[in-house]
Amino acid sequence: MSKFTLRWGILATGGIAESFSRDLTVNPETRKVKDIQHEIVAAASSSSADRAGQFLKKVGAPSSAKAYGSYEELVADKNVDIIYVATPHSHHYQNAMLCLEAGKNVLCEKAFTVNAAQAKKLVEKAKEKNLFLMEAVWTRYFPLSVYVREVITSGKIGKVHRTFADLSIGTQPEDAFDNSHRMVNPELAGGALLDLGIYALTWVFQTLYHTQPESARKAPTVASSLKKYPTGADEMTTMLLTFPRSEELGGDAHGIATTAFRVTPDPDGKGSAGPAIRVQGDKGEVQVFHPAFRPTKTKLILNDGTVEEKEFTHPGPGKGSGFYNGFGDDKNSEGEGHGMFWEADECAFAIKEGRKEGQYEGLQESVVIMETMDEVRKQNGMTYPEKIETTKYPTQL
Ligand SMILES: NC(=O)C1=CN([C@@H]2O[C@H](COP(=O)(O)OP(=O)(O)OC[C@H]3O[C@@H](n4cnc5c(N)ncnc54)[C@H](OP(=O)(O)O)[C@@H]3O)[C@@H](O)[C@H]2O)C=CC1
Ligand SMILES: O=C1OC[C@@H](O)[C@H](O)[C@H]1O
Repeated sequence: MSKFTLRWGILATGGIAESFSRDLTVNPETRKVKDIQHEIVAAASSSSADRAGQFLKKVGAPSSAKAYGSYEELVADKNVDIIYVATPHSHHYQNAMLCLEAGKNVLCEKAFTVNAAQAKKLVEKAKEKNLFLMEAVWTRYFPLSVYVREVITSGKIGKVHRTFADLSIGTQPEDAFDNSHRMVNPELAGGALLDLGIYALTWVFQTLYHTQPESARKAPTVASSLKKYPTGADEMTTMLLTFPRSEELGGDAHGIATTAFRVTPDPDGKGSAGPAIRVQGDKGEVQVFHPAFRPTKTKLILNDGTVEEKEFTHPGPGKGSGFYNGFGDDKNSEGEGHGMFWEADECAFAIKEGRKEGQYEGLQESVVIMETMDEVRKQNGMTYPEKIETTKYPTQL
């Protein structure tokens, strides 16, 4: 049987573009995926075609892959089926719209956009053009996340009432980032909330919202506190979300999502401080260990005394770029991929089957999460420059 090949164009050549592209070169059979495969057919850099060419060599793309010196040239390439948008959050709206306008399917890095209004416009455009669009929340597609959601939907831990989720990175921002770095620079929609908090929210939403029957999913109310960094972006944010639910489904559920630069839920790097995520039901809880974006360990603890620990691997032949933490600390782990291939596989299966969104986080859920972050920013007076908040397309950034 011939395999379905999804032909990728990579938009931008930074850190995550490299990790993702390396994962595309990992044979899907190493993760027991047989019917689809990925091919990198082009990459574009806004700096130069030369940079795009070097990038393609570095990630092991086929020698036939085209190198472009502008994003406009990439979206015009007829051999490209889908574009992976890997620019800073500030640029996602403009770049994803460029792809959709040109008739390309899109996988767009998190945070999807700067605000919900931009996300809604992208969704409208994808619908109008009948294109696939997905926010690249890779964590949702991990076998570990599938397992945790199954623990919940199977009723193993009973009715779920509360989730705690933390993605904090235990780094001194003054040492790690200069003020122009995308992690702290408001011009690039920097700050802990959009970059890291989105993972804490991912765990709260995928356990308290996504696991509910679709008709019962209701947007949460939000209370929050945010601490600003001198650049005006946030360095620590905590959110208390209340998900309205019928009594039959257990009544209201609480999600506590938190993120910070300076502290970490894993100070010794060995998990001694306990889990970063706790999903609590009336028959027990399932725990997930740091880091929330790429966890590999879970622990199920039931009221009847059952304790089950599980380890998850990210299989690959040693080509993966390992633990990319978004600011240059790239520990290459032999025998492992990074784990971004599962979201890529989802894109291939969806396009093969004619689906227009991801199955583990649809566009409506991405929009609700953006609305949640909008509300947190509004409650705490955190705004970004108008040119990156606008829905006006095109806008020169
Ligand atoms: N899923 C995950 O695990 C991770 C996701 N991310 C997400 O990926 C996105 C990119 O992050 P990361 O790869 O770390 O960022 P980098 O700074 O390493 O790369 C961003 C790339 O975007 C392009 N770019 C275009 N305009 C600008 C601009 N004005 N300033 C900076 N870069 C620009 C550049 O590529 P070029 O010159 O080739 O055009 C640049 O190399 C973010 O949205 C982030 O949230 C980041 C880390 C991990
Ligand atoms: O998506 C991400 O995951 C890992 C983080 O350290 C990084 O900053 C972020 O962008």
